Amino acid sequence: MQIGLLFIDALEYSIVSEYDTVSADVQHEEEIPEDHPRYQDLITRHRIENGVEKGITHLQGMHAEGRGSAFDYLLGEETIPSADAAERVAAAHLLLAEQPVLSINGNVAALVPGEMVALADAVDADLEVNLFNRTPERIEAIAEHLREHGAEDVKGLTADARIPNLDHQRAKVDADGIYAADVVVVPLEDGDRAEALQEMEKTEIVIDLNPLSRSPQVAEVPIVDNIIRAVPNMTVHAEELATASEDELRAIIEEFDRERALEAAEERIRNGV
Ligand SMILES: Nc1ncnc2c1ncn2[C@@H]1O[C@H](COP(=O)(O)OP(=O)(O)OP(=O)(O)O)[C@@H](O)[C@H]1O
Ligand SMILES: CC(C)(COP(=O)(O)O)[C@@H](O)C(=O)O
Ligand code: BAL
Repeated sequence: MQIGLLFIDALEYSIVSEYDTVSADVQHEEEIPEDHPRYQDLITRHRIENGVEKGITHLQGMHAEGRGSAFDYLLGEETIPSADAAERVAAAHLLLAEQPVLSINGNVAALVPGEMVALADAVDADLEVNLFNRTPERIEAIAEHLREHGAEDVKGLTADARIPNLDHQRAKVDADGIYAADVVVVPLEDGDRAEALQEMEKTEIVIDLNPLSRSPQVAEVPIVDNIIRAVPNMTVHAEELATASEDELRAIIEEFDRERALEAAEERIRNGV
């Protein structure tokens, strides 16, 4: 009996110690040497791990991150020219929009909270938390995390409207947010909501490293790039285009060929060119 208890104590101690070690690692992202060849990928993994620890990111977010990371490796871990062009087109859409909304899930909140706030400021968009694995605790934790990064108003907590033809938690949206939006940025998620939003005739900007995923396949503007690079670059483009006329913005949108952008990303991944 005594030995059994000692064993349990030891086991508990080892679990706690291991957890502490993990926490210590996660809290010291700056300890990763900047000249490490996989620096950005290591930082990204740490942010997701940290997000899980804080109750912001779902554990399944790690799987999504792993998938993204594999595609990014094949893309050369850089913003390819077609993605840069798509990010400029996305900025033009957001500047022309009457009611643009940036959708935030647990991975997005962990990876680019301040960058999403900066993009929202640059194009006068709302931020809305929208989750596949929706719980009140995660919604609130993500909203608070965004507020800590400078967001004044975070939507998604009211959830008083539903996206038609979508049979899961991501259908829950705010009536004055995603439901009413004309342009929605949809990063890192499965294609079913992208399809449902398209049926609502919204302009969709999807950020996803896998050009074969359903969401970029249905998006008006598919951005095949790591969100860590894509969002700050969209903000740079938005700031550069802030004084452009409506005609100039429309011309940028008109020139964009979504099929070619998807093909260019696939070509880079398959053949490295
Ligand atoms: N940092 C990142 N930046 C951009 N995209 C990412 C990042 N991390 C993960 N992703 C992408 O996010 C997506 C995660 O969503 P999920 O796994 O649900 O998509 P999926 O099953 O491929 O969806 P579907 O094919 O239905 O669109 C993956 O396509 C993955 O490549
Ligand atoms: C894990 C996630 C990428 C996001 O999940 P959440 O933060 O709950 O919207 C999900 O869409 C998935 O692919 O499984
Ligand atoms: N990939 C399954 C969760 C989602 O719809 O995003």
